[in-house]
Amino acid sequence: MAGPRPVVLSGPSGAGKSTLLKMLMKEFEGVFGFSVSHTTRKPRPGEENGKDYHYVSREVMQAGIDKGDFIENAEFSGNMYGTSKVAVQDVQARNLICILDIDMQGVKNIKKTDLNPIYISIQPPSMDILEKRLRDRKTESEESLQKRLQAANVDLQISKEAGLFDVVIVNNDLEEAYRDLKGALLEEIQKVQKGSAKA
Ligand SMILES: Nc1ncnc2c1ncn2[C@@H]1O[C@H](COP(=O)(O)OP(=O)(O)OP(=O)(O)O)[C@@H](O)[C@H]1O
Ligand SMILES: Nc1nc2c(ncn2[C@@H]2O[C@H](COP(=O)(O)O)[C@@H](O)[C@H]2O)c(=O)[nH]1
Repeated sequence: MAGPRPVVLSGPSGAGKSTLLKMLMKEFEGVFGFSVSHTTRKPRPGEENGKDYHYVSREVMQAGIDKGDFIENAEFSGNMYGTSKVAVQDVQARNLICILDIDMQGVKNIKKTDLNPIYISIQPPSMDILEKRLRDRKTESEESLQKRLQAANVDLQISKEAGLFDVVIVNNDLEEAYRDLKGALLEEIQKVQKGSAKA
């Protein structure tokens, strides 16, 4: 029997993807599993290697890409990011809903695969609010912030393409956005919960 459908969460940097997915993983322990990406960016304070990302050098990442280890990869804001086949397989082997937090290039590339996820776009209420949230997060240099805002503009334009996303959630009020996200995933969540009740 096929396992639960994976979920792609995409949207501009700072839109609230990690915040929302952490809320999901906390409320639904044993239902979701995070696809741990590889990146060449440096860890932020509090981030853990192997949990938030696999932090690697450009050389190691490129070698993995050349070997065919990645389902998709992209260059974003001066760093490389990618989803390895193993990251997804690890979650699917446990019969969990695999969540991928990826940028727009990743969405386009996943569309060419047979992964068949639910595509969800998390969007900020406005560019001004996005900038404020990114600045308040205090994780980016001015250069990185500007690159991310530029990418956000492009991202928000592309995300209007008909059929690209199954669900679009505007993250204004966090609790409301979380309710919408849970609503969109209810059917898959119930499938996993019923499956584990039988086991
Ligand atoms: N609804 C909200 N209202 C106010 N602040 C929010 C809201 N949602 C998220 N934030 C805050 O905005 C900042 C950006 O959120 P988060 O890090 O989850 O974004 P992200 O989409 O995962 O970004 P990135 O793609 O860069 O990882 C965080 O500091 C978070 O606490
Ligand atoms: N295409 C991919 N994009 C990814 C992947 N992992 C994360 N991301 C996206 O990168 C930006 C920046 O992330 P940050 O942690 O440096 O703020 C964000 O939009 C993520 O969604 C990946 O494996 N592939």
